[in-house]
Amino acid sequence: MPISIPLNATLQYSSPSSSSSSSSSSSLVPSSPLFSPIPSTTVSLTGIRQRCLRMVTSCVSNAQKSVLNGATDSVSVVGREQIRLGLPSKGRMAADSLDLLKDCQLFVKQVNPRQYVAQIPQLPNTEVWFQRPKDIVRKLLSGDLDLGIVGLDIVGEFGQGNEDLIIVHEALNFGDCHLSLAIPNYGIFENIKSLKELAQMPQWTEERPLRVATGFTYLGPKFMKDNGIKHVTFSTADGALEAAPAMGIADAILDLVSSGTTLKENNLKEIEGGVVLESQAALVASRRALTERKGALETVHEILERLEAHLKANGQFTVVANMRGTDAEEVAERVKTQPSLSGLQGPTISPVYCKRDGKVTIEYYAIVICVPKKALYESVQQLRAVGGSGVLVSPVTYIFDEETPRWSQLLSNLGL
Ligand SMILES: Nc1ncnc2c1ncn2[C@@H]1O[C@H](COP(=O)(O)OP(=O)(O)OP(=O)(O)O)[C@@H](O)[C@H]1O
Ligand SMILES: O=P(O)(O)OC[C@H]1O[C@H](OP(=O)(O)OP(=O)(O)O)[C@H](O)[C@@H]1O
Ligand SMILES: [Mg+2]
Repeated sequence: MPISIPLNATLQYSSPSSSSSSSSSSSLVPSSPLFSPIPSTTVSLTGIRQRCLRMVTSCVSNAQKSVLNGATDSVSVVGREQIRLGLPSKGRMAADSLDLLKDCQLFVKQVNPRQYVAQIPQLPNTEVWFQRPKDIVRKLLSGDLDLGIVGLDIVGEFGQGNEDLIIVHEALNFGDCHLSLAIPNYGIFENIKSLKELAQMPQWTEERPLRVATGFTYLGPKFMKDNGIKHVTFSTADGALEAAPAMGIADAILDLVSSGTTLKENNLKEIEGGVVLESQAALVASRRALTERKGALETVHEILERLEAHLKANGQFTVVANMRGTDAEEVAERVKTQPSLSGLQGPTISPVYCKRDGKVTIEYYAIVICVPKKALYESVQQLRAVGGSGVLVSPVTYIFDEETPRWSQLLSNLGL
């Protein structure tokens, strides 16, 4: 039975998804013969990131009526007491999710790895359910989970723009990868370097469209449609997609890339304009749960605060140094001449009380600053340049700000 793919009325799934890699047995066939070349774009890395974030957030903010939404429409927040947090049960994201929570002093107590429910003693009203990432998104939409940690790629692919999904924190600092179109670096593709050039190749016609192998059967067709590429079909497989072009099954693949090794080892290359989205782990919530389930908002606030405090501190060192000076203001003036020594709000400068000839004197001042890890050596050099000595460097564990911007964003997103 055909499954309609939301957001793209011109594409129809011609046969049910199968694990076979054959493009003829499982393909998304364009019904429109029109072809329009895509505009040329040169995108900076920051530009790509912003565009991808916009894409994911717009995916999540534009309500799309879909199979998934059908499930959500019938959802009501049932009267369970516990808040449910979905964590990846296995795979790349599983251990890192637990480690991140541990770093936030949230210790997930899982009796054994095959037990799919666990507790976090620090959050007594919350239970953890271990699920496959795609099922976390599905269960957020069906109301069976309230919060979850998954990749932005999975949010985009399985959330399909459902506005009940809210991204509470979009950058948990692990699971980095991007979803990208890749083509062979040989044969007719040897000189093709951009999506525009790929789209303009004379080979793609209604009868012989560009064949793309992908596991992203929602985002793939959407990306091609958004870029005006009409002569395209899709096939799907459960893994090892990079083999498809060499096997003659596909012309291109659309898959996740992190190190790029798998592409390289299979003689494939990425092209300019071919990045569908940038992904990393995110904290996601069900809007309905946050607005209707007792305690959910307070719980997400606590988790968010802990995450922000840890993630912010993660990039910083505390630097302490001694500096000779006549008074704290004079030392402050000297320190402020250096661009990397301003700290979070400004340097803390305090007197060092030395005992000399039986008398307590102040000849030195201690300066305490937070510096970004990346700027550590530069900061030490600047400290020395203004007379700093005995420089001590230690990691920062948490930085709790007055309030996190993401919390205000969340409240305004919820209309609160
Ligand atoms: N190189 C990578 N390849 C695939 N996923 C990556 C990569 N780097 C980070 N990720 C993240 O990890 C997630 C995939 O995790 P995992 O490997 O457990 O899932 P999977 O094997 O694709 O899932 P399933 O087995 O349910 O199909 C992706 O959704 C993405 O967010
Ligand atoms: O850029 P890289 O670091 O090489 O990683 C990318 C590869 O990793 C993932 O595959 P995975 O290992 O999950 O195997 P699979 O394709 O069989 O699912 C992804 O589907 C790519 O194939
Ligand atoms: Mg995999």
